[in-house]
Amino acid sequence: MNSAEDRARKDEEWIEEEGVPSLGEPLIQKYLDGRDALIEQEKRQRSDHAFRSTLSPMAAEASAIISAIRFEEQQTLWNREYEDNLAKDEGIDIYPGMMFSLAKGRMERSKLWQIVRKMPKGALLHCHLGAMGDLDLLIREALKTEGLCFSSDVALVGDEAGEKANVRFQYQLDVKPPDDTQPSIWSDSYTPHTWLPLTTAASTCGGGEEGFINWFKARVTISPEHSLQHHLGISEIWRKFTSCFPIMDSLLRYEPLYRIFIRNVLSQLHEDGIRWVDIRTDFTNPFRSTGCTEPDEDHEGMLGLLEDEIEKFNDSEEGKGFWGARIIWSSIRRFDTRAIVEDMKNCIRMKQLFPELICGYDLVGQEELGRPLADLLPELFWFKKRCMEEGVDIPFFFHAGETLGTGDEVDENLFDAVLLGTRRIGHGFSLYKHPLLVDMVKEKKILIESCPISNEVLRLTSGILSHPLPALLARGVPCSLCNDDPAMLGQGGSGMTHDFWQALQGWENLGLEGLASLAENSVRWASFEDLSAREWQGELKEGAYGKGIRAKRMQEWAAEFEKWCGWVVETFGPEHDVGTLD
Ligand SMILES: O=c1[nH]cnc2c1ncn2[C@@H]1O[C@H](CO)[C@@H](O)[C@H]1O
Repeated sequence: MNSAEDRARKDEEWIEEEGVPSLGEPLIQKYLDGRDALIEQEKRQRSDHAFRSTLSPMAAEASAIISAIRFEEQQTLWNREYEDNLAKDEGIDIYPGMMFSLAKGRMERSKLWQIVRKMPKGALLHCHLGAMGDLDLLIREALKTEGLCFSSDVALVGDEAGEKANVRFQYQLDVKPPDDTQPSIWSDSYTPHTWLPLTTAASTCGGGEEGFINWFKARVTISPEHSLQHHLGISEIWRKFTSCFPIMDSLLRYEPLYRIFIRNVLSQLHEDGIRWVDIRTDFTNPFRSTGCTEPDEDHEGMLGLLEDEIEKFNDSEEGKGFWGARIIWSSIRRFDTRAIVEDMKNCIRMKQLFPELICGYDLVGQEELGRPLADLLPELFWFKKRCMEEGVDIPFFFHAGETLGTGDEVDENLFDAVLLGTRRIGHGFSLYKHPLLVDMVKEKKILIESCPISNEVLRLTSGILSHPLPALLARGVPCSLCNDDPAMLGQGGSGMTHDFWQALQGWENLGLEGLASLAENSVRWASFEDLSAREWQGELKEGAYGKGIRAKRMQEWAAEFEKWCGWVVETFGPEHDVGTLD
């Protein structure tokens, strides 16, 4: 007998002599039984409990396979001892649940990615229109768009100007055709605010047109390096984030590009397994119709186009199976009373003209720097009164609690959102700190639109592992997963696969059941049609058993989910013997 075995045997004898019980002894077994029962009891409080308890055999099998794949990839793809290429190449450690921007490339190569990509994700309930779409495609289309021009408030010379200048795109009818004597926007002789043909600005950029495209993308996205600098705080990253919107809007709010953009967003959503979207957009930046230098005077043209493009997509071959899209009208929360009330008036007017398109109202922008809901009470009460007078009902879908604040006026936005009757809460990041509100949110059936990657990139949390959503799920709060600003924050495009993937890989007790329950919630809480507060509550309660469009779509989602589970079992079952899993 070698010495190690000898020592182990001696240790065993010694342990027995000392009277330390073995795990198998009745006393410890009894403890373990009680422990298991306690864990089970807690699980019954989870918001996905009902979904878990009614899982079909096919879904249960798919879930077991997915758990096996997840575990296998934790041991291989996400294990630095097993595969330390990344650690070697980039000098960083790898582990399951690592920060999004560091994990992204590897995540997209995983088997779990292929699976989640195809998952029916229901509805996307929280996203901002100007921060979606394929940036490469959009800028290339812009370069082909006749009359599109480009300007800057300073010459684009040096890093500081390149990164911070207020640059804009705009259609211009009478801009001089390019000639060699015109000073380049990339030289000191450029006169600020002069419009140049976009193609000229692009071709004169260092690196030519491709160089320009890369520069543009850097101006409207948060880079991985930037998002990782958590020590610089929230306002610092929001300054960069906020600067992306006017640039993007100036590009997108021109009819020919707007049409391409809307089609592109819808197509990317559908391809990602998303069937419906409630989109937030603000109406601050001007919109121009084809061939017009002057902006539209109101929002009728822009909303008409939006409705038209949604309808066209729904009727197209590509859009087969897509349910549609509606708009949550969003005002900028830092604006003064006059600007907000003007915007509210526009919202009401447009609701009358486009009743099927507009489904709600919200206030957007960094919560810390904008006005708290309590400060906006006069405007909000005015809005409700005016809506009543005008015979329209525009429910609230407020952002609230997208903050690290505890007990300050920003954190307290959650109280007002609940008291003002919001149907869902955008983010609700700080909600877990409010036990009373947690109970009220459950009681009132308010869904939390959670955006884990956005929260990480905008520095509320350093990663999926420290995100508060699991705390809400455990407390029985209804939630859905959303992507917020996917083209700007790093996910790229419009889809939700990254957010779904991170939740699945990051949280041990979510599993396919939990993930699917989040998707099902998104269908249950989507704004398919106008409903009074009573009807809304009634439909939420009835879910898939109701009679309306919501019930029908919940059933459709369930059927699509079952089919997808069948695909998972068929495609990945043979490689993963789940018979050994408990
Ligand atoms: O996560 C978010 N929280 C609050 N506001 C946001 C978020 N993402 C984008 N916007 C805001 O939406 C407007 C465009 O409609 C922009 O002003 C942007 O600041």
